[in-house]
Amino acid sequence: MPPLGRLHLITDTRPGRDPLAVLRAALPVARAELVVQVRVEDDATDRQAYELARRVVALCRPYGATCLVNDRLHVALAVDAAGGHVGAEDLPVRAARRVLGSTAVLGATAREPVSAAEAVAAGASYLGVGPCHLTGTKAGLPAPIGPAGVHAVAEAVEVPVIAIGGVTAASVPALRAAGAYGVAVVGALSGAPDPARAAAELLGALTC
Ligand SMILES: Cc1ncc(COP(=O)(O)OP(=O)(O)O)c(N)n1
Ligand SMILES: Cc1ncsc1CCOP(=O)(O)O
Ligand SMILES: [Mg+2]
Repeated sequence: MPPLGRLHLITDTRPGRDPLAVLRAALPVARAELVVQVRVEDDATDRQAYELARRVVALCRPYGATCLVNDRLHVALAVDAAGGHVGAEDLPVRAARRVLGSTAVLGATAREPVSAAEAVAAGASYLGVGPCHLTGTKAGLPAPIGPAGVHAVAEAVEVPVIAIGGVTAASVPALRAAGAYGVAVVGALSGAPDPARAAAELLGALTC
């Protein structure tokens, strides 16, 4: 299996956003370093999630980019995505691994070392760790853990740690120094006036 990409773009399907336009801008810049996580609003139908994921898989393929599906693992299987991402309200990691199979990419959300190690023991191949910083993108999140929280998790596991929550190119150096392998973003790309340029800045900070 190729190494996990370092720049994770989570689709923004809020009203007025155009996740496929953002993806088309980021793909030629980040190529195989791009992991696209298809994440739809909770009230989206499975059919809507499937149609978006199907398009994302097709767009990613020529660039060697990776497509994952958030929460809805049956959609991941249906579109032949590389894997999925689960958190506390989704299938348990061990069950998700059974659904996706032994070779799939499987991400799990973690905030602290104990649950992080449990998720890895249960079959997670990477961890999404955060929220690192304040974000307006998702409501109801606990307090940010900052680079120190990322460091605590990164010390406890041997899988890639992907920092999430309020991440910008400016915050990447501190997160990398804390042990993050990569970052996952919504707003830093979806809300950027020039998503291609924003992708280049994030990638530059991740790979320098
Ligand atoms: C890379 C990454 N990390 C964390 C999350 C959050 O997942 P979860 O806690 O299940 O919350 P939702 O995204 O499902 O609302 C993520 N999606 N990706
Ligand atoms: C889905 C999710 N889980 C924790 S923070 C977050 C949203 C991250 O969005 P942004 O990069 O805009 O802060
Ligand atoms: Mg989830």
